[in-house]
Order: sequence, then structure tokens, then C-alpha cells
Amino acid sequence: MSFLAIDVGNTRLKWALYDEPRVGARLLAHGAQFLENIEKLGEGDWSQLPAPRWVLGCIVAGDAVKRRVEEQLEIWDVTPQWVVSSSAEAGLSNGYDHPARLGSDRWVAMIGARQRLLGQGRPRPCVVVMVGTAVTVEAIDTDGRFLGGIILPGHGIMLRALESGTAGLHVPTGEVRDFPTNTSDALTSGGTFAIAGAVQRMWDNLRQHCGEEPVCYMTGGAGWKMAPSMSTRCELVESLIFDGLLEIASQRLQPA
Ligand SMILES: Nc1ncnc2c1ncn2[C@@H]1O[C@H](COP(=O)(O)OP(=O)(O)O)[C@@H](O)[C@H]1O
Ligand SMILES: CC(C)(COP(=O)(O)O)[C@@H](O)C(=O)NCCC(=O)O
Ligand SMILES: [K+]
Repeated sequence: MSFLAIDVGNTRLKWALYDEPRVGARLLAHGAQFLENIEKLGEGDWSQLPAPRWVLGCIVAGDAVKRRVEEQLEIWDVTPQWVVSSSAEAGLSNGYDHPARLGSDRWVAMIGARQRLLGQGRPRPCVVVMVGTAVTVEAIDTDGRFLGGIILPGHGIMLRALESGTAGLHVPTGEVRDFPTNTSDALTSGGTFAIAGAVQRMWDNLRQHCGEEPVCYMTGGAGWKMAPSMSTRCELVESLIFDGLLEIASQRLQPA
């Protein structure tokens, strides 16, 4: 039973087709499309695929985008299911004041992270970093309780905010430097250090809270850009959201 996993963020739709809806399934095909190009999926990338039997996704991009995605999915005889963050799922409990208001991408990535962590040995505290349009940094304790997390602007939003709020900051992308000596490097390094510093702070908070060094996983379209500049040891796992969607699918398939 083939399984299509979809992750719709504020910049891009990412998708992955698996041969089965279970952890460890074989990846048959995958891709990404900017939101402005969603209309190309049905007659483009997706037209080549075998019809999925089950479509499960997370979406934070709003209802108009959701309708456009669902329109493309009409090439197949399948109704997509969208994950809603809940108070508990797949071994994770949700400490958010209003669990359903937590971005479903954050929830699904944490489920993927928790599963990966348990697969690697004994339970430990875990920090989950997602570097997309926005950046999120989540804290999960040893027992699998999501304690809370932070949201900050991603690289692009930080730069655009500075460009629009000043007269002299319209410059090309620079390099990350310890001690930047030009405007381009100062901006690029500033954004990178803001994210790395936020992760360090959350890692410290969680270590303090749990009395043990957390594991840190990082994902998202711009994760690879951040990886060389992290001050905490962080494993880059591109597939964290898809891993989470597979885990949720596996668990939902099991008879109660
Ligand atoms: N090939 C790429 N095309 C566009 N953006 C990319 C690419 N690789 C990395 N990025 C960066 O990743 C960010 C988007 O990541 P993504 O995880 O798709 O975000 P979202 O989940 O919010 O849609 C962009 O802001 C951009 O900085
Ligand atoms: C924080 C987010 C904007 C991140 O979106 P992304 O960068 O993945 O496009 C998204 O998860 C969201 O809209 N969350 C809802 C609010 C919350 O999680 O508290
Ligand atoms: K995302």
C-alpha cells in the first residue's frame, strides 16, 4: 500500500512517496516545489507516480494553499489526511497551552525525532531544530514530554526585516565569519549566530531542567546552511518530518 507524505511549509511543499505506511518503508520518489508552483504538481512530478493509497501530511501554510494542494491531489482517488497537533500521539505528549495551536510541522518533526532517539538507545532529553521560513527550537524531556519551544525568524525574514527597516543594508549575501569586517558578512553572520545562539540557549535550558545533556536534531530546507555554524553538537536529519509522518501512519494502522 503506497504512502504519500506531504509537508507544506510557508515557502515550499515537500513530498515523499513510500512503498508502505510504516517506519523503514522504501522511498520510491521525492521532491519539493515552491508554493507559487503548486499547480505544476498534478501534471508534472506527480503525474509520473503510481497512485498512493494513503496521503498524510502536515500543513502550516493556510487554507488557500491547502485548497490548492488538495486540487492537485485530485489526480488520484484518495482523500488526504492532515495531522493536527494533539495532546498526545506516537509516544509524545504535548505541553503546549493549547495543543492544537502548535504548528503541525513542529509536532510531526518532534515525533520523528523522538522515534529516532529511542531507536538509538536509552531515552534522553532532545532538542529539535527546524530551519525553514521560520526557525523553531523545541525541548522534549527524557519521558517524551514536549516542554515548549521557541519561534524566531529564518535567515530570509531576518534579512528582509533589516533591509526594509534601514537605509544602508541592501547588500549581497556574505560569509559567516567570527569577526565580520564588511556589511554582507556582518548580516549573514548575525543571522547565523542568532539561530545558533538560540539553539545553544534552549539546549542549556533543557540540560538544566533534565540534569542530562540533550541530543540535538536539526532539519528544514536551510538546515545544511546552519550545520557548520552550530555551537552545540547537532545531527542534521533531512527526513525528520517524513519520519514523523511514517511513525504516525504506522501507529494509526495498528488496531487499538
Ligand atoms: N533549493 C532551495 N531553494 C530554496 N530555498 C532553499 C533551498 N535550499 C534551502 N533553502 C532555504 O530553505 C528555506 C525554506 O526551507 P523549507 O524547509 O522548505 O521552509 P518551509 O518549511 O517554511 O516551507 C528558504 O528560506 C531558503 O533559505
Ligand atoms: C512556526 C511556523 C510558522 C513554522 O513554519 P515554517 O517555517 O515551517 O514554514 C509554523 O509551525 C506555525 O505556523 N505554527 C503555529 C504557531 C505555533 O506553533 O505556535
Ligand atoms: K516546515
